[in-house]
Parts: sequence; structure tokens; C-alpha cells
Amino acid sequence: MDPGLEPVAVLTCHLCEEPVVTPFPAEGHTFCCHGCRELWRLLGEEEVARLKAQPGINWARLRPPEESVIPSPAPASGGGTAQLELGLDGLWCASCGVLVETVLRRTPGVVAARVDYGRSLASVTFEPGRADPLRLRQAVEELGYGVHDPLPEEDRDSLRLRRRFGVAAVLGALVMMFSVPVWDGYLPGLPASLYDALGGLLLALSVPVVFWSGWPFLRGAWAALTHRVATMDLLVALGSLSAFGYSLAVFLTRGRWLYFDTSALLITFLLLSRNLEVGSRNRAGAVMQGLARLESRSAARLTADGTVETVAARDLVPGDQVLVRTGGRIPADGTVREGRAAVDESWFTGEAVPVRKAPGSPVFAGSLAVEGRLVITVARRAQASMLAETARMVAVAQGEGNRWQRLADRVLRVFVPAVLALALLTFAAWRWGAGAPWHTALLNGIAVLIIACPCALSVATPVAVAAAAERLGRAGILLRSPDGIERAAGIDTVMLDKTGTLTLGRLVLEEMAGDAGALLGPVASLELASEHPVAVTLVEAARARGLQPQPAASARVEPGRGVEGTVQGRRLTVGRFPELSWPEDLAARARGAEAAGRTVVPVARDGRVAGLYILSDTLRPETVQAVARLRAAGLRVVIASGDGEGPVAAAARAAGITEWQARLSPLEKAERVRAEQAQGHRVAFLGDGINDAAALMHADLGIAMGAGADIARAAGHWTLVSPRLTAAVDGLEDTRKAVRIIRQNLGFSLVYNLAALPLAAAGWATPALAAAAMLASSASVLANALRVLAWSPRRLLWWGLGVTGTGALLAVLAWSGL
Ligand SMILES: Nc1ncnc2c1ncn2[C@@H]1O[C@H](COP(=O)(O)OP(=O)(O)OP(=O)(O)O)[C@@H](O)[C@H]1O
Ligand SMILES: [Cu+]
Repeated sequence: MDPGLEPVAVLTCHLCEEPVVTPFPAEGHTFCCHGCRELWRLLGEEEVARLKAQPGINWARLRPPEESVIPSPAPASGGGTAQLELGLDGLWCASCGVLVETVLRRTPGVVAARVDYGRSLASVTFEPGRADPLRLRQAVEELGYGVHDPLPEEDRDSLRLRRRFGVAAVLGALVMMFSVPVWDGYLPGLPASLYDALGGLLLALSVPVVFWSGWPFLRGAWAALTHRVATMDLLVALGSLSAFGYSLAVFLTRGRWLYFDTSALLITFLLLSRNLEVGSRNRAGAVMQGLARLESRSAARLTADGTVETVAARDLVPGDQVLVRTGGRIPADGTVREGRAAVDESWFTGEAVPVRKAPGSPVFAGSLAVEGRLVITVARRAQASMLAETARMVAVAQGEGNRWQRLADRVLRVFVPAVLALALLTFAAWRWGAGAPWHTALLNGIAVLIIACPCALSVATPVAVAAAAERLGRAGILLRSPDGIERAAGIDTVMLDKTGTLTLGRLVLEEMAGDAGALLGPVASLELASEHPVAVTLVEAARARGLQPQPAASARVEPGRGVEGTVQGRRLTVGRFPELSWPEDLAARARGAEAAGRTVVPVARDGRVAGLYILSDTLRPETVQAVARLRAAGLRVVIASGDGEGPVAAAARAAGITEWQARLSPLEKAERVRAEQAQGHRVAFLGDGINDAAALMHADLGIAMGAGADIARAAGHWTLVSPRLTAAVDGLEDTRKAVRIIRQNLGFSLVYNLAALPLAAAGWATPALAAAAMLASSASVLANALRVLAWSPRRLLWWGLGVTGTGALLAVLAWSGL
């Protein structure tokens, strides 16, 4: 593990397990914020323990399931209910959001409540007779959070923000231009009328920048003051206002140095980063709307007597038969049962060419049947479809931010007051310690404020994370957990399962031995209960032979072994159960087939093996290349399979993998992962089946194949939408790079701030120089972050040139003014 990343012994929150900056103790535990503490009290230790035992617990998902399949930004009102939006202050982490939401929901008269942590916004639907806005506000305030009217529409309106930035950029550039002569020190030598004209011009140009363009910061700073929290806005506002105020005083007293450019530049640059942020959020919003349009509301379900009835898509249950005609959207994930069609799956594959579908092909909700007619067997409810899942992920990513971001926010909470204190101290030390004149002391204090502005930290990290998420999306990877990017850091071992991951998982029934043929009908009936590739193959084989399997009255699936149950009064088991007795001829046959690399599935009647199904599987076409790339990246590749030695060894040989383990039970797979971790490895596990779920959960990074079992997808941190192994390799490479860059950025801005602060305090950097240095550092950090998007070298060069050029120019200009 990288020693630079994980602090050795950090105090973590008892509830959300985030590092604790300011401890909030309660009953022997420590919490990171009072939101966590109150939520813990509300839920109780037992409930918390239960929730934590669940895989991938994510506090934002504690909320009860949404009404609509695709979460809508604001619940529709109607039916005698009223709608209230509250802006919230002081939400420290996602738990705080959950807490407010829970308490609001429990308030009498409230129909629905939803807190968007990212926007610090609560939307409440209530019955006007039984609840009123005042009471709702009080309920939130009693929890210790600030409530205000949601920021006026203009604030969330990125157009306004862009306008503010545009004005700031143009006027700021003019201020810069006219400041050059000021820096050159001409001013006092100029005739008074020119001095007035030039100084007045600078003043006139910077007023709109500071007070109109900078209004969001000023208002934010005011809110921060009234709530006694130190925020970034406060720092920015103080820096800009103090530079402005100082310059105004100098101008009125006909002094020498004017720093109007500093106050304007600070605002301009921070507006740029704000715009970037809002832009990425808006994009997520647009994606959500796009996804919602793909959702079908109704479906044509086939009834038992062959007629078609229209039902709501969300009422479909697994096993339903649904008819999809040309031009229709597929309402739920499933497999094609009859018919052929060209289906447009571009919403998740990105490929415009429709895919041919035939019986047996998987189809996904939201895809469009361009031509043809299909009957589909629904595999999962519409609420659990890839489409709904994608939308939920986007919503979570949009609302919750991520750990790095929150970490950066926490750092800011300590950093901002420290900087304010340091600025005051600098001023005091110069004025009264060193006996410097007022204006020198003031200038040095202002320089500290400006140089410390940690915008690099607050801009670069979200940009890098967003860029990485976008790359993953393009590679066909869905982030299921918001920390999916950090989890990829430092992976050195990749464990894979065989069936369905290294191989296509489309088994072919090669041979049947003993009574296997005669038992195929009853066996298929049992296998209807299982999602395992073996089960799918046997059911298909039965259908191909004209048998119509009906679900067995009792069938029990045992992951990693097979199915057992009673069919026509006989106890049958299909699969590898340990206590079976084997007739010698079948045992020999099984050994032979295994040695030849085949998967052998015994069927036993009353505990005695009666027949064998001998199946073969094909390696995915890209497996060899994917494995080679993983190894080239310095990763160890290990197969962990539940299948027999023979087939696993054969697959390993074909894929070019030297380490493998066969016949692992689902629990043993997870234990293998843990054993590797105990040896200090960081493990990514790639799997597709129920038997992989435990391993996927325990792995540092669980990657589930999208076409695999639901449970596997729920357990993994990533889902591979397109079943290409190379996508996983791409994703691993991209995220490793992104994490490296994020760390570089955090390190860089830390070093920068630590190095620059004493310089500013010592009076070696004027405010103008400080602003230039800050701009250059932030821009380079931003450019670094954008590297994640793998911009072409040429574009990067231009960017680099532009950034360093601007930085250098500003530095030279500032310097020449000294
Ligand atoms: N539904 C089933 N019907 C029949 N046999 C089964 C079934 N499920 C599992 N088995 C048997 O148990 C073995 C182990 O299953 P498991 O799901 O753990 O691994 P696998 O899918 O074959 O391989 P991998 O772990 O590489 O995906 C299978 O090879 C098969 O012989
Ligand atoms: Cu917390």
C-alpha cells in the first residue's frame, strides 16, 4: 500500500467511517459530525450493525425505494398536497442528509421528503392541513441545521453564472491591461488628471466584477458569517474585498499602488471553477432526463391463454412474457424467447449499429426494437433493470459527491479558519511586531489571504473524479458505489472466475452419459430455479428436444453445487453434491471428460449418480489479450473457480494464466481473497455468478459482469455493461491513473500552499504576485486533472502553453511592478 495515501491511525466516525476532523463524542463512540451522531441515536446500535453487515452500505441509499423507477428530480405534487423546498446549511456528510430526511418523513402530515445532499436542498411534499412550512423548518432547525429559502432560481441557473463569469473575464482582462502602467509605478509621476482617469477607470471596471460577478461569493460569505462557519466563500470574499478596499483607500489618498486587478482576478478565476462544477452537475442532470425518456411506462404482457394485456412496466415480475413490436422499447431486462429483431442498445453500448437478437439473447430495458418482433422472458423487475440502476448511480454520483471531495471539504473546514487567523497574525506581527507602516502590514495580510486560497484543491479533485467517471462510462463500466474510483487505487492482484468471466459462459451440451438423456425433462424443471450457465444450457437443451419444462414443486438451489428437489416423487440432485455415490463406469467417464477440459455435471437419483452431462465452454475472444495487458501492467492474475480441476487447468493454459485454484466453494473464494489481502495484496475480483458474490464483496474492488446474476451485480463495485474483459482492463488502467493524478494534485496544492504562505507572511509576495501564483498553480493542477480524460498530446501542449504562458506573463508583469 502506498504510505502516502492512508494515514496510519486516523480516528474514524462510528457511523459513516469517515476520518474524524472534529470529534463528536457520544456514549463511548466518536462521530465525525453531529448528523452522524443523531442518526446513530435515531437508528440504534442494532440497526446500524445490521445495516453495516450489508454489502456496500452507502448512507445515501438508506432512503426507502423511490416511487418511480427513475428517480425524478422533484416529486410531482397534486391530490391536495403542497410542495416545499428548503435550503439547508451545515450538512457535513451524507448521513446528515439522511437524518434530515428521516426526521422530516416522520413529521405528521408529510407525504414525502427528499434531501439532495449535493445541492443542500430538501424537497418536502405535505398535506397543508396537517403540517405547515413553519413547523417543518423548526423540525430541521431543532436538529441543528440552518434553514433558508432555497437560493433564488438564478443561482442554480448556470446561464446566470456563465454571464457573471463572462463579465468578470472581459472586465478583469481590461483591469489587468490598464494595471500594467500602474505596476510600472508611473502613477504618481502622472499629471493629476491622468491619475484620476486611470485610477477611476480601474475602479469603475472592478466594481461590477467584485460586486455583481462576485455576488454569489459575497452572499455565501455573509451566510457563513451569520452561521459562524468558515467557508471558502468567506476566504474569497475577504481576499477580494480587502484588496478592493485597500486600493480604494489608496486611490482616494492618491497613493502609489492599486490592486484592483487582484480583487477582480480572484473573482474571475473562482467563477471559472464554479462554472466547471455546475457544468458537470448539469451534464449529470441531462443524462438523467435522457435516461428517463428511455423508460417504458407500459408493457404488453402475454397471458396464459395467449392474449395480450397492457400492464404498467413496473408491475412486471420475473418470468412474465412480454411482447415487443417494431419501434417499441424493451420494458424490462430479460432474454429473448421467440422471434428475431434488430435492437438499438446504443444507450449503454454507445454503438449506433443495432444488434441482432435471437432466442436466448439477453436484452435490456430502454433498448429500442428497430425492426422485428420479440417475445421476452422478463429476468428482473423494471426497478432493478440496468437502466434504473444506471439512473440511480448517476443520481447518487450527482448528489453525494465522493470521498475525496468530502475529504477536501473537511480539510477546507480547518484550513479556512487557520488561514484567516494567519492573515490577522501576519498583519499584527508586521504592524506592531516589526513596526511596519499600516499599508505594508495590511498588504502582507492580504497577500496571505489570497495566496492561501485553496482553489486548486477545490477545483482539481472534482474535475479529476468526473473525468475518470466519464472515461469509465465510455469504457462501458457502471460505477455502483461512489467510492468505486478510489477503490481501484493500488490494486496489484486480479482474481477472476472462469465460467462467464474468462469464458463466454454459453455452455454447449456435448454429451450425455448413463440415464442423463432420459432425465433431461425433470432435470430442466429443477434447473428453471437456477441462473447458473449450466442451468440455462440444460433448460435450453430440454426445449430443443421438444420438452416443455414446468417449474418443479420443490427446488432448492445451492450456489457452487447445483440444484436439488423432488420431481414426480423422486429426489433428484443436479450438480456437485459431496455425499453422492458413484458407479465405477460413470466415475471413470467423469474423470476422462474432466481431464479433457470438460465441465461434468452429474445427475443423481436418491443420492446415487445416474447420469452425466458433459459440457464445454469457449474462451472469450478477448481473454488472451486482456490477460496479457493485465500482466503487462504489473498485475498478478489468478483464477478462482468453482469448476473442476480439468476444465480450470485447460482454461488457464489457454488464457496464459499460471496461477489457478479449482473446486472452490463460494465461501472459499471469499477466503482466497482475504488470504491474499492478509499478505498485503490489494485484490480486484472479477466475477459473474452468485458463487462470486461473497468474493466480490470482500475484494478491494469487485467487478461484476453485467450479464451475470443480480446478486453478483449488487455485490460488485463496478458493473461491466458490455461483457468485454478488455473494458475492465481499460477501467483499471484509467482509474489507477486518475487516482495517481488526484494524489499528485492534493500533494501539489499542499506543497504549494505550505511553501507560499510563509513567503507571503514574510512580505516577499505582493498581492498581485500572489494572485498570479495562485492562478498558475490552480491552472496547472486543473490541466493535470484533465489529463485523466487522455487529451491528445497536441491539445495538452496548447493547454500547457496557454497556462504557463499566462502564468509567466502575469508573474513578469507583477515582478516588473515591484
Ligand atoms: N445450477 C446448477 N446445476 C448443475 N450444476 C451446478 C449448478 N450450479 C453449480 N453447479 C456445479 O457446481 C460447480 C461449481 O459451480 P460454481 O458456480 O461454484 O462455479 P462455476 O460457475 O462452474 O465456475 P466459476 O467459479 O469459474 O464461475 C459447477 O462447475 C457445476 O458442476
Ligand atoms: Cu459523518
